Amino acid sequence: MSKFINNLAYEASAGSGKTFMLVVRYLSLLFSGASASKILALTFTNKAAAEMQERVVLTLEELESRGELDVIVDITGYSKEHLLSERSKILTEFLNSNTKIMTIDAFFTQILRKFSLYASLMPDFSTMSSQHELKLLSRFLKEVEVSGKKETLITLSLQSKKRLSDIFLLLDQFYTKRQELSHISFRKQPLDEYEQVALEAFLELQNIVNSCEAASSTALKGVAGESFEDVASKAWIGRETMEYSTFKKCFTPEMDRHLTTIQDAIKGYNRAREQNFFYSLNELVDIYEKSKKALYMDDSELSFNDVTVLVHYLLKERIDSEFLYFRLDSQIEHMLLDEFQDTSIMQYEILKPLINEITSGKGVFENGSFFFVGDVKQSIYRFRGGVSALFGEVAHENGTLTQPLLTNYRSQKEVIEFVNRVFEHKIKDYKAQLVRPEADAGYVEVIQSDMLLDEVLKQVQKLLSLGAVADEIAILCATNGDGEEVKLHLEHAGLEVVTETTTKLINQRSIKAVLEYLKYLYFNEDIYRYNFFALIERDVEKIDAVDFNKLSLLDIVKNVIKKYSLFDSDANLLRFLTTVDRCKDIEALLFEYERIDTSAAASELSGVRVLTVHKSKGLEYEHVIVMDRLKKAPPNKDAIIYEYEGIRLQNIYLRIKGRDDLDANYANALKKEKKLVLEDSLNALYVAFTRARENLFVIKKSKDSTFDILDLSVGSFGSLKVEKEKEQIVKKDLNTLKYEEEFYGAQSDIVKVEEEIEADIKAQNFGTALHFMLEMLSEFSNEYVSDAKDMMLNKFGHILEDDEIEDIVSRISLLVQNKEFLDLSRGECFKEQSLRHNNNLKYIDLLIKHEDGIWKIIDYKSSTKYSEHHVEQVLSYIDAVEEITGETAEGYLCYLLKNEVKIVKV
Ligand SMILES: Nc1ncnc2c1ncn2[C@@H]1O[C@H](COP(=O)(O)OP(=O)(O)OP(=O)(O)O)[C@@H](O)[C@H]1O
Repeated sequence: MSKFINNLAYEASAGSGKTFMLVVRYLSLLFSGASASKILALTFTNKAAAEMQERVVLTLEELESRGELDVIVDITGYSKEHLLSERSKILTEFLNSNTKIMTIDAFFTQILRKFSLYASLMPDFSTMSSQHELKLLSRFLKEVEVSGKKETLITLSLQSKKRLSDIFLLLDQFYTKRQELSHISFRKQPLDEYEQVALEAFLELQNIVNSCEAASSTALKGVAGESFEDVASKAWIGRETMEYSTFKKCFTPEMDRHLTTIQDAIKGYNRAREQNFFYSLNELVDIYEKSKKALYMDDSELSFNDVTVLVHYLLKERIDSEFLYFRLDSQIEHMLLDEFQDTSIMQYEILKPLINEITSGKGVFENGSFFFVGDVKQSIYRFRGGVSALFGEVAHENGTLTQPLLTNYRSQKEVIEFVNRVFEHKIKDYKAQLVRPEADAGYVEVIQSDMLLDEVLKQVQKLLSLGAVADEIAILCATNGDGEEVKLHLEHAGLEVVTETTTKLINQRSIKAVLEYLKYLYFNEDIYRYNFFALIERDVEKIDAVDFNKLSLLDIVKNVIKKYSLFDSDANLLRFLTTVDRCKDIEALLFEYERIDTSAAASELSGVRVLTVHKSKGLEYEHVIVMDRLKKAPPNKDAIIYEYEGIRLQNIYLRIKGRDDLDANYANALKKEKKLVLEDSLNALYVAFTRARENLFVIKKSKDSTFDILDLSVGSFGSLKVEKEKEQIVKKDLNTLKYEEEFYGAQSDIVKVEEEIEADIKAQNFGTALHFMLEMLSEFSNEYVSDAKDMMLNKFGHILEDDEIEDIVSRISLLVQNKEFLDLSRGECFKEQSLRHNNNLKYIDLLIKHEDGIWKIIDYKSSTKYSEHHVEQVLSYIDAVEEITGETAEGYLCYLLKNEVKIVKV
């Protein structure tokens, strides 16, 4: 019987299986007959969207051995056998359908495209994570000048003691929150009245003290001064009474009356100043918005923030939501939301009508479903407009059943218990997580050191020496800057490091190949065609022209992947497809691809991971080192304090030093904000600590430590062990292959690069033809050489020079006479044998089941140029063959050189 709950949320701690359940939910829907194109699954980052897509595929591929299977059985009520028999059909359908697993930003972009004309935009606009900042700045400054608001800008900058770039941030915040602020209005107010009142009362006070004979010098100094600024800076301003030590001897009740007058005047003055500030800011936001619009009309390029603001505006002002969802709803019946705690109010308001429709269960939504997961403890995007209170509100509003997930499936006992102990009394309503019985190990160590970088290196080296795999060690730091320093430090010690930049999608080989292919289609320059085939390691062929007006960019890319069988479980290509989908046309892709910030699939990279805590959300690693800040944290200097009541923006305040002494409302807002800032820091540390599966190291400084709020004491729990990894995944070492990528340099660079590539292409063709002829050789004997030569000429004759042909034939003739080789090949021979191993497809030039019972693997090479790489390659073949056959295998590199055959045992 099906246990599927239509309207369900999981509010659960880190590692308790929220993402797991999201995938289970998605698959349960597919198995229950929902079409993938009607399931909208929204995540926050491209990475998360890509990973979810990959997890769906991987789970289906390996369903019989996956933990998800039992849960799907439980939820759908289908038997295991049924699910397994359906799985390949479901997988095929999934891969061929227009799936809607995407970021919330991508979803809003789709909406905006449909209604772009309502926003006076062309539907083919493109999106980037941020607009061209410099362009925007210069446009804005021009507009400010034209509209005569330069003074306003300068005053604003002076008043808030902010630089232009900071004012720009404020403008952007205000622009984003405009709708939320619409119930608050600002009035311009004169300040001098308040100044005068305060000054008069101050002078009275001064008189009293000055004429008091018993006044001490401190008392006299305490009332010295003649300007409003002097008054406002007095230390006693915030006191309840003047009757305290300094003025005690002169005190009269009249003094307190003056004090109250001064306090009220300064409070009024601050409020007036605040009003003026917001009034000016508002005026500038109009100009900011105008410049933004002008710019995105010109460039047809919007930031994600612009998209959200526009869609929100359209829904509020221009189109009713029924019409909007009428145009979308035929395609969406099920909604799944990940990391819900980070949804902003504006994002939720856009989704709300659709969620309401789905949960009401009417019309097309009769079979619809709604599902979201999140963890309020992991809400760390308050600064971006995420309000954690939203989680409860939404569940309440939509009558969603909210369930916890109590067991931690990620970490070992010591890690879970450490996290429980540390956060139990720090995070409100913290519920200790349960440990699953088999997770009875783990290690946690809190280390104090003021040589943070050295300590990190030491721990990494210790883990590596115990046999840890570098890819499974993550160093989490506070800022990108700290990350860069860690990277340099580790690299200096000879370690391989993966950071955000190395993980850029466009730096991956398969993506480079597709880009070269597209460049060829676009520029029609042969060099790109040669590059493409070199990168995919195939012989050069003709590429048919494509009509860009008839085929979408996405289809062109899909076609090339299919035609040349590039997919081969390459998670990067899946990611690339999502990225391509966001580009409006080929120009947008080819000329702007350097700005694409999608990251590559982690599984395709190798090295110690260094990343910020914020970037680590949702990820997990065997070993985690959480490092203190290298520098002292800067104090919070946000000029504006936003005060929320639940999910409603109640009020905003201008931060003014000392204002909390005089203004209770402001003091209250400040207190609330401080609490939120503290919560943010706690949450960030919670995220960091919960990334570890086995071993967790916390490295703290002796002073000004980020970890001070946790009251950690130095010590260790459990015993440090490194589980021997079953086997390292052998990767095609894509990054070590030399490849020139810079085609947009100076003219002379281009010529140089072309020459180099030409040489490489020649070598490549030569090698391919040689391999082909070897493959065509029916037996390793002289009499078959001539037939094989003919076949090779049919295929490669047109691209080879005569001397190259002669060279190939002569090398092969030498081989078939080589005694060592002939001895090795005695047995059953399999040529160009393909093996699928650890999700990698491998081609073995020659695999022999030798007469002596041992598998011999032979890899032909025409030069010794990349020999280190060759050895690695053959080692990975040996592993694969041994694992698959369960028998012993040996590997050989067979160099077919110009005048000799050299055989090297690996
Ligand atoms: N029911 C389950 N059975 C087996 N393994 C599970 C189960 N639930 C989760 N896992 C595994 O536990 C780990 C943590 O799960 P997952 O990433 O889904 O947690 P999460 O709640 O999303 O965590 P976070 O909030 O930190 O992102 C994953 O490796 C996942 O495969």
